[in-house]
Amino acid sequence: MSSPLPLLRNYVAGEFVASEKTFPNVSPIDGRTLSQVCEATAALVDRAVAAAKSAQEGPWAEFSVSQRADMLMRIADGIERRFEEFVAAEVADTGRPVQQARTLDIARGVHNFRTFAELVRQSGSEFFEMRAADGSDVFSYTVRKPHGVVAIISPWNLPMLLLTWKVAPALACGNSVVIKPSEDSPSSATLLAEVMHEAGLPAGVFNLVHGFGPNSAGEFLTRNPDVDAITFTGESRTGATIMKAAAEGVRDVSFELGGKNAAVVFADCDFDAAVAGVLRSSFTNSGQVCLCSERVYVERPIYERFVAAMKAGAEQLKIGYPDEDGVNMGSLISHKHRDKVLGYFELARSEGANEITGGGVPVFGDERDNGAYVQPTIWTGLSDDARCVREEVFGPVCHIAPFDTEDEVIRRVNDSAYGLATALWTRDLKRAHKVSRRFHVGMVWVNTWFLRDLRTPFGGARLSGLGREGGRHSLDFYSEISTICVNA
Ligand SMILES: NC(=O)c1ccc[n+]([C@@H]2O[C@H](COP(=O)([O-])OP(=O)(O)OC[C@H]3O[C@@H](n4cnc5c(N)ncnc54)[C@H](O)[C@@H]3O)[C@@H](O)[C@H]2O)c1
Ligand SMILES: N/C(=C\C=C\C=O)C(=O)O
Repeated sequence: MSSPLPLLRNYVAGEFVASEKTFPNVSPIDGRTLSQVCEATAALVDRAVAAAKSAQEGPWAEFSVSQRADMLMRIADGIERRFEEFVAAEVADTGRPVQQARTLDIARGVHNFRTFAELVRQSGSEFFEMRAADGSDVFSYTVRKPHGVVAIISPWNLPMLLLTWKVAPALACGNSVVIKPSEDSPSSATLLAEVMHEAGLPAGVFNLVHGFGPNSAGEFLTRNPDVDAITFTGESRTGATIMKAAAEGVRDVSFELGGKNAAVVFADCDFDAAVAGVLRSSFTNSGQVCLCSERVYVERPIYERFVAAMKAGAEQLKIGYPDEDGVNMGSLISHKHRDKVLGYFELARSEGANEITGGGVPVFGDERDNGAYVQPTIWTGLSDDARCVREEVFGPVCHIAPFDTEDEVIRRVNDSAYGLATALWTRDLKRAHKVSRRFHVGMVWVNTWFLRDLRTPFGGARLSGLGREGGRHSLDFYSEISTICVNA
């Protein structure tokens, strides 16, 4: 008799709450059911929002900025104490290499809380002096207050990193939160609720509801009129849907959405560094990072050499179990997502792509053949109008095209409905500064990729997002700022 599967519960008003209706959490490594997840009903979502709202009138409202910062440090310590449990949870849900979960996902979870603890502790406010017409002195200053209840809806690609990237500043600014993690990655969010409970966060300040989007916990949450602000990370079309829901009641929104990012490689680059960098930016997390490069433009003199080096690099990637020595690529998140990515592999062939490497599914000859693995794939030869060069695949794939001039490559990079990130490889830093500011994107990395200073604004242009988070931009989004003017 097999032991019952773990049950991942909701967390509402300081208690773990099961639901009658559950859904399976399926391993993308081998297709096994890992746990059953409690799907929150509309009534339970309403209870979570009500608990968050009343927590605004409770002990949490008495916390000073420094006490809130101390609480965030306790939460960071709590995650660190259970670090390996978080790693195991993230790896089980997503199939990613253990090493990545350790050094990126969970490490950033701890770092996010510590960063916003210090940012809020050091954050001052603004003060202005002026003289009125009657000669009296006028002092104006600002105060930051919480919005109240913040809904946080997060995706499955970097579950812990992206959830804590929002929870930390929201709590730092004194809000209560109701989080709705992706149905495809429920485990680390559930562990985070346990850490919040252990840290002694007052009941109702942090709430977790599991479920899906439309006609499930996600939609119930965004339509609840007592939600004061919504921060969402996910697909652009989902963002548009949520924006409509947020518009009823005119709530603040912050969106981190899709991308079709470019890497631009000039002939004067450090060639080996550029190859290693573009392999990282194309295949990290099996290409399931919103910042990944799915479009690569290479200056013509080094184009053939670069394609050959990328092919060799992609074919050296070790795809396998998360804990295998030297593994650098795991599965995709789900069979459903793998079918989407394989659909683009098929579409590329019909659009006339040269398939330099990959384009299919690795055969392991074991239980992993029941998982959601695909081969790292490189295309060339497609036109800029091809769907595979314009639409986000969100898998381990890139298209490499040659270019001849700066103006040409800038025009082609900007010819996109998205505007999230660009990675630029050149030794000529004068050119780097000049070219970087001409890309219509939220972020440009020069001779690196996904290197993050959390004090900087993060976000996208066009379909890639709305607003900026990071550093004081997060404190601004998660606060209601009042100006107080005193006629002395
Ligand atoms: N810009 C960024 O920083 C960033 C970061 C990570 C992922 N992304 C994007 O996210 C996408 C992949 O993530 P995904 O597949 O989880 O995205 P998704 O939009 O399908 O889902 C994201 C979250 O929204 C919820 N949701 C879906 N429909 C909803 C609705 N109508 N109302 C309320 N909630 C709803 C889902 O349950 C999930 O929790 C990619 O497009 C990627 O580019 C962007
Ligand atoms: N928001 C961040 C990363 C987003 C990654 C997208 O998949 C971050 O590094 O803070």
